[in-house]
Amino acid sequence: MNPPDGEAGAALVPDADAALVSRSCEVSDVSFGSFLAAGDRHRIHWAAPDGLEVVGGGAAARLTADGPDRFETLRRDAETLFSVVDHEGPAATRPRVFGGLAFGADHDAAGVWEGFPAAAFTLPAVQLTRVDDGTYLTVTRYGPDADADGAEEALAAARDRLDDLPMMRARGEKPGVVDTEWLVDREEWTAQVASVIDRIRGGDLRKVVLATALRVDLAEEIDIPDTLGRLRRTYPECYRFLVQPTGGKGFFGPPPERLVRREGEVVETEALAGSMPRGDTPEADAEYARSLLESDKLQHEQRLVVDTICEQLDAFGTVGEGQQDVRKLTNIQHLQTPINAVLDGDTHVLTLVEALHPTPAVGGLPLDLALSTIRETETWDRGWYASPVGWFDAAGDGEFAVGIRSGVAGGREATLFAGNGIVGDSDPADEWDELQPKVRPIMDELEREARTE
Ligand SMILES: C=C(O[C@@H]1C=C(C(=O)O)C=C[C@H]1O)C(=O)O
Repeated sequence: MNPPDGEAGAALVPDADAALVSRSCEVSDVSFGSFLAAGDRHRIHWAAPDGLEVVGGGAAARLTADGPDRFETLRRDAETLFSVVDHEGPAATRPRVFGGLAFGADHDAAGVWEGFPAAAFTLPAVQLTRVDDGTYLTVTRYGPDADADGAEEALAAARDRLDDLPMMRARGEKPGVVDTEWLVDREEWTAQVASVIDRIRGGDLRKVVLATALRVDLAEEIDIPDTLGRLRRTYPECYRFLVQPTGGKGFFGPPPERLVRREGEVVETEALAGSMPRGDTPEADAEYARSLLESDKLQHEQRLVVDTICEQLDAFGTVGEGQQDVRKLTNIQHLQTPINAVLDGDTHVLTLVEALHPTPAVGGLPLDLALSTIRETETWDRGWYASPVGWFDAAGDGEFAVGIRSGVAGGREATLFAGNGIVGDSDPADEWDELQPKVRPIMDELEREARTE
């Protein structure tokens, strides 16, 4: 499905002499899974609970950055990329770049994260967009020679290729799990949690989110588009994303948590922290929800996140805190508080991401001390786990989820991630139990047999 990268005259990196030309047409509803499965490089998938769904293949252009200035580099290169835009099509198909960043700026693109820079966004060469009023095919050309004729020809060719794709993609079998291994197992992780609790009780540290990873050996190769298709059914209330820069591993998952969304002057975010299982009966479920709301420890965790997000947004406009509620997902429930802001000025969504990431829901407080504790304690590489994933456009609007409930997978290997907020009155054994549901969304799509425990 994908045209080769860097087709005649195309510039993959932003270039002051280049133009961005994109053309869209409406298509009858096609299988997004088939489209993704036919691509081999720069595959992206983005689905937001409010209905926007995009799949992309190939890169018309890419923005990458690393080091402490990665946000600055991205904003500068985005300005170059979007300086000349010739787009014809509905607003939903306007040029957007999709991707994200590693958790930390000192990211090492090695091991399972090979091919994942510290920040990478792709302007898809070919894209399908599904919104309430229809499904659209978009082709984008970027480079000194990009022009309307070329884009229109490419659109016609992409439309022909789309006709050859199966309308429905038969659901494959789950790949099956041969073996699993926690990179930091129960004993070691609870010891890490105990030492973090000691640090919190003894000093200035207030909260640290400690994570671990589950390495999974699969019986068959994973089919990520198929897995995402299943997650659409099991976690319809969540985002779904895939970032797959090369033909190698893909980072994907169904995160429930919005980092930030900016549309014009309106900013929406949330604090999501504090977890309880779902109950087997409505009564048991309501009991868990009540204990979420009434737990001093979980309310403390939640309050730290709310206050920090509000303080951080305060610099950009007028901030409002919504009513706290319980967010029920298929296998877990969380305390959630919506937070919104009206911007004073034209603040790019990347600037908001830079200010908010990592929130105390995935980092901790105070941030510097929490990050150094994470670095000293976690013996494995977070890579892109718990990082911002999403999109932004020429206007600086965009939406980002927090890359949790996620995994990085390819071939017969997957690594899934899960973390928990630790505060002074956390209990290490309880925290380990609370961690388990966080790998289940993806794990349930890998295992063939229903669990017996
Ligand atoms: C860190 C994760 O989740 C975060 C931590 C939570 C908690 O500590 O209760 C709840 C929701 C998320 O903000 C994860 O899923 O890996």
